[in-house]
Amino acid sequence: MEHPQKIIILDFGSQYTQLIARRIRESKVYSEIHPHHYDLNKIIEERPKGIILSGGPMSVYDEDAPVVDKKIFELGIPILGICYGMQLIARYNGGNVEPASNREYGKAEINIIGDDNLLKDVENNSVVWMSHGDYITELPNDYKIIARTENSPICAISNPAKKIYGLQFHPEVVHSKDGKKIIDNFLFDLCGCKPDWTPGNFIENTIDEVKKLVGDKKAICALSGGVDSSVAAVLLHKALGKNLINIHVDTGLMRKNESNDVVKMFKENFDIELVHVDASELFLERLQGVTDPEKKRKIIGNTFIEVFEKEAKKFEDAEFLVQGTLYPDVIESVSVKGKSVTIKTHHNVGGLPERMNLKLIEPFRELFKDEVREIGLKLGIPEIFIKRHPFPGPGLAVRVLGEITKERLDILREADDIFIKALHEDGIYDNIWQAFAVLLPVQSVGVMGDARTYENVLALRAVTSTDGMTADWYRFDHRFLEKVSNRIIRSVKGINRVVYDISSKPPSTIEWE
Ligand SMILES: Nc1ncnc2c1ncn2[C@@H]1O[C@H](COP(=O)(O)OP(=O)(O)OP(=O)(O)O)[C@@H](O)[C@H]1O
Ligand SMILES: O=c1[nH]c(=O)c2[nH+]cn([C@@H]3O[C@H](COP(=O)(O)O)[C@@H](O)[C@H]3O)c2[nH]1
Ligand SMILES: NC(=O)CC[C@H](N)C(=O)O
Ligand SMILES: [Mg+2]
Repeated sequence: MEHPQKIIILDFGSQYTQLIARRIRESKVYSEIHPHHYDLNKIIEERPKGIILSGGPMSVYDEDAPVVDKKIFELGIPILGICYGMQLIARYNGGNVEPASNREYGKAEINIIGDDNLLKDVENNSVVWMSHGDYITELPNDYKIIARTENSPICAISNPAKKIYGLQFHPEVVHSKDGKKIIDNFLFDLCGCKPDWTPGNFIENTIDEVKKLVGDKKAICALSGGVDSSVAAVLLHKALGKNLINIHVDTGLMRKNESNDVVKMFKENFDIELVHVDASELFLERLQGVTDPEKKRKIIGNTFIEVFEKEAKKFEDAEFLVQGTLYPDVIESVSVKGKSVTIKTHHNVGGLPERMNLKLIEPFRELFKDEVREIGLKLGIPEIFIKRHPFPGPGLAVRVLGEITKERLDILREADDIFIKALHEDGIYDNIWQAFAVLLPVQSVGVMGDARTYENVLALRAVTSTDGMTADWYRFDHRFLEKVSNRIIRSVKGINRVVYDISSKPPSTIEWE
């Protein structure tokens, strides 16, 4: 694509590559992601204002590690290497990278050494987000250290003459407090970009494109009642009117009363066609005896499509399927441009069958949740839809760890309902990005009314996040945890112990499976 001013991001398979693009988009600068082996001649032709080398799961000293043409360092174009990208800069320019004895995940504080444009206005001891197991043991010639952390003596490097920079941490994730500032310093001070790119009107463009694509055929919209599909349904309704048929599937894996509430909420708020399909028996039958998380997701993805295809046959000319798939669903499920590893198969992406009769429309495939929320608000969708916590398509199937039975689902539904109601009661629901309960395949001994019990353990999870890519556990008041724990153990038969999950993402994920 022709563009006078752009940043090229070379992808080495990081989970965060699209986040880098997004941060740049927020600063109104145009950027493109390309695989790490993108032709050097094309880069020379396209004359980007700067190049970013992303992170990646491999180690630069691995035999089949993804590489970049070494001449890239001689083009005179400013370069920023992030994590794996910085380690590549070191290795290619005469430095050394080795496995660290202490892997570093999550928060660290940076100590800035000396002046440098890249870290201009960054507070000393500012929190940065780490995710690495290797570190630079020897600095290349002509490079200097511009920041260190307790575990990473070489945490940020620069070669000011060549305008080549490296960061061991991830400035693109929101948990790096001054990350945006660092990216802006790179864009504006070091690359000389101007903030003049606006992404156009997403809503209008999408309406036009969808009208052209669908013509006078019909589209089925998979409507969970969650944020993404609700916004997709309202947006596509503007394009297709009565030719959009929304289908909500009760998978039997929904939360307490969820399907009925969603259908009611939709009918009350929008003049939109909505079909409610109860497929709970089919889903539970298919999942019987399955314990492997990836198998569960694939079965659910396939069963969803089977249900949609069957419903679509009832409507003449229904040729398209609309889903509220977001970028994190895509990046965590499939390898997009570089070599990223599959973390989990999101039911609506990697979980889809290979042969599908319906053609997919996924308007938010490149966006993040908060961007979709903004579009939803612009479309005038009420806040009760927009502010809902995300709920994954596979639903409680990935929260009943191990085998799924109706009985275990019911235990979890009751406990989850108590937890979520308490969040509303205390007015803290909106401070949390996502909260839920998980039923563990573990039993523990308890004592109730002088008798021994041997029952299930339930874990509570609540996280803060803006995009689901990184997350931190929510700090509850102890009295709140006490209240919820007491209520659950007292009133939900089958649970005699409640624990609270205090893991961040990374290294954990938000869901347990
Ligand atoms: N019960 C369901 N009925 C119909 N479609 C569903 C159902 N569950 C999930 N889907 C489809 O799968 C997509 C992905 O699910 P996901 O949970 O990521 O998004 P969402 O439910 O729309 O929003 P949120 O993330 O806020 O829950 C949905 O956008 C929707 O198209
Ligand atoms: O629609 C979905 N289908 C899935 O298969 C799926 N798996 C995880 N999630 C949701 O994605 C966000 C990130 O979750 P993880 O940190 O567990 O990967 C969290 O919000 C999860 O709830 C899913 N959503
Ligand atoms: N996030 C990354 O880029 C990690 C780079 C490399 N795999 C390491 O562990 O250090
Ligand atoms: Mg959902």
